[in-house]
Amino acid sequence: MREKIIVALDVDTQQEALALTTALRDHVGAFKVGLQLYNNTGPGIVKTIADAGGKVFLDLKFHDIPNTAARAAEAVVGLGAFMFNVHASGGKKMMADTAAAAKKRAEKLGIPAPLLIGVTVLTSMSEEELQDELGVTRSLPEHVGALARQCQQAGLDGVVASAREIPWIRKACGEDFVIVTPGIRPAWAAGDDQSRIVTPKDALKQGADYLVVGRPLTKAEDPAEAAKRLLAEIE
Ligand SMILES: O=C(O)c1cc(=O)[nH]c(=O)n1[C@@H]1O[C@H](COP(=O)(O)O)[C@@H](O)[C@H]1O
Repeated sequence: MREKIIVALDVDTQQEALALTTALRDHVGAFKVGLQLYNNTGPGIVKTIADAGGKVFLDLKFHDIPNTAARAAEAVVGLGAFMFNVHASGGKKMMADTAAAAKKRAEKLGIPAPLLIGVTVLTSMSEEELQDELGVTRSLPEHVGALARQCQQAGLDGVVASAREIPWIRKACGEDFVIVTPGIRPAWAAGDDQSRIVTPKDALKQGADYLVVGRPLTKAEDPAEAAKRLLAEIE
């Protein structure tokens, strides 16, 4: 089970990130480098975490015109992450061009291509916000299912969504499609700015492939103890 846990290293410095990697690497499967850590420390942080014994999901959520996203993806491939992501709302062409560029660059480098995952609807967003602010008229789970289908048609390996939407994603994309679920909150943790939260146990019951967990572990007084507590709930 622990292989399915990805810890979000949302901290400012390499020192803090390495301290968390060292404390948690025996309890979890991978670490997520996102916009906060990446922009504070630079691309070298991926190798630094990998050298410290952590597989890296590079979460930069590309959302741009197809050419820009594809060229950025080429640069990511050599960094050594096992997974990276784009926003599904960037459109099918952006996703397809990005996937193709990443695969081509990986072939050229003679390394396996990282998994490419599409962010559907951020887990911080409610159905009300999606409909009132973004003008989406279908229900949130239907929207996630439709975006997931587009990700699959564009050649992506999976999606990021709340575990609440897994049945819609499985219906649209089948079993052989990676589902990464942030917004994970054990009953004992605060919800923070997340909206569509799910407990680790329920996310796994729904069939999530990966659980992204940040603050419930990284802000805990003893992150390793918090990880053990979370694992005890799911193993
Ligand atoms: O792509 C992501 O990883 C992501 C997508 C999403 O819809 N929601 C979401 O929370 N995330 C990321 O998952 C992590 C969740 O962190 P916590 O809320 O602290 O557990 C953060 O690093 C977010 O950037």
